Amino acid sequence: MSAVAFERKIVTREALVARRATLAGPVVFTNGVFDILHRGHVTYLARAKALGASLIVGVNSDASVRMLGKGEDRPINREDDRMALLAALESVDWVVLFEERTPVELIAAVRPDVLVKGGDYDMDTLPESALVRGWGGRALAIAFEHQRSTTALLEKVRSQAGATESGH
Ligand SMILES: Nc1ncnc2c1ncn2[C@@H]1O[C@H](COP(=O)(O)OP(=O)(O)OP(=O)(O)O)[C@@H](O)[C@H]1O
Ligand SMILES: O=P(O)(O)O[C@@H]1O[C@H]([C@H](O)CO)[C@@H](O)[C@H](O)[C@@H]1O
Repeated sequence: MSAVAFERKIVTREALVARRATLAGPVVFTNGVFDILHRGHVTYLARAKALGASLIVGVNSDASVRMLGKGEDRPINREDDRMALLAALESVDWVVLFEERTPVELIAAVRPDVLVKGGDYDMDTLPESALVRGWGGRALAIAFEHQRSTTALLEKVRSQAGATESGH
C-alpha cells in the first residue's frame, strides 16, 4: 500500500537541508521525544507553529532516547510511530529524526529562525539557544497550558494496573 499523505512530512536530514531555502519563513524548530503524545504536546506544537510559517520537529531516535535516561523501557513508542503521529498534526510541517544526544548538529544544519521548547526548559542554559541566537534567530520557551507528561501518564497506567492485579 502507498504511504498516506501526512507521511510525506517525514524527511531525512539531507532532504530537509536541501529544501531549507524554499521553506516559508520564519522557520520554527523544536525537538523532543514525544513518546506518548498528549494534550500538552499538541497545544505546544500549535503555539510553536503560530510563531512562524513552517514548523520542523526534530524527533529523538530510539537509540538517542536511551541516552537520555528516561527509563529502561523508554521509549514506549518506537521512532517511526512517534514520527507518524507528529506528522499527522496540522501544526507540523516537517518531521526529521536525529540520532545524537542533543539536536545541536541538526539545528546547525537546518538553521531555523526560531527555536522553541516547552516551559520546562530555561532557554538561556541550552547550547541550542546560543547557536540559533548566533545567526540572529530567536530561542524561546512556550508556557505549559496543560499539566501533562508521558512520565505521569505511564505512572498512572502502572498504578492502575498494579491496583487491578492486587484486587483493588
Ligand atoms: N504539558 C506540556 N505543555 C507544553 N509543552 C510540553 C508539555 N509537555 C511537554 N512539552 C514540551 O514538548 C516537548 C517534548 O517533550 P517531552 O517528550 O519531554 O514530553 P513529556 O511528556 O514531558 O515527556 P517525559 O515525561 O518523557 O519527559 C518539549 O519541548 C517539552 O518542553
Ligand atoms: O522530549 P524532551 O526530553 O524535551 O527532549 C529532549 O530535549 C533536549 C533539549 O533540547 C536540551 O536539553 C535534547 O537535548 C534531547 O535530545 C531531547 O530532544
